[in-house]
Amino acid sequence: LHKNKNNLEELIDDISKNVIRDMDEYGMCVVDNFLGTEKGLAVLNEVLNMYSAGLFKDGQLVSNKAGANDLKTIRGDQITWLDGKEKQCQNIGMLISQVDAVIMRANKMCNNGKMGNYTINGRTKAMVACYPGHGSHYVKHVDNPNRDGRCITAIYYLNRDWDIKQNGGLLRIFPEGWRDQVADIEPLFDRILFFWSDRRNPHEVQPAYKTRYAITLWYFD
Ligand SMILES: O=C(O)CNC(=O)c1n[nH]c2ccccc2c1=O
Ligand SMILES: [Fe+2]
Repeated sequence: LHKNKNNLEELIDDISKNVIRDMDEYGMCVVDNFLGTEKGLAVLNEVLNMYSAGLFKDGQLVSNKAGANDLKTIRGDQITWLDGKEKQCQNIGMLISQVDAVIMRANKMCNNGKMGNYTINGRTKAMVACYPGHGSHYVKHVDNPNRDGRCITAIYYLNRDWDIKQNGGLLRIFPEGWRDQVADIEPLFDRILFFWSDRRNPHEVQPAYKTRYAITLWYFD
């Protein structure tokens, strides 16, 4: 019996189908216009308010070889962790529940009830990250190199009018087995990216020259 799903369920089903297909085929999946402009802006405003309230921890210091000897240290990413139930964060909370809905639906939809042979059963809190520009970047790394349980990385981007040539901040993924092919993902507003968190997807954030915001969730199996 095909109950008439409402259009949100329809949308979640549609996105989940794409996620399953692309994760199986490429180990990653990009979805644009994830929340729609209005809700996306509501999430962005909450993040901007938190940032101006100074809630972000000082970014880790990374050395930046300005020259051979003079090591210039620059601020890397600045982060804060949220569970989305905090007051002033109800839109971030809504984003989190939408991502949960897609992941849980995808989990149910794929044939043996497992996406990539994982049975997702939890996730981290949301990590809100800001790259403050001036060349802040993140060196090539694997999110989960040593089986800490995280299997899917979900990154929601908040950057309006982002011009990759001027502003940098490209996410470059070096998928295992793609030889010298890379996946270049621009951190565009209302875009969400999913990828396997393990050694299949080494990636880097290239130097950003404008303040760059993203919200990351890691799903456990
Ligand atoms: O923003 C992006 O496009 C990708 N971002 C990352 O890969 C990334 N990965 N791992 C982290 C751990 C701690 C703090 C920030 C990060 C971080 O931005
Ligand atoms: Fe990462």
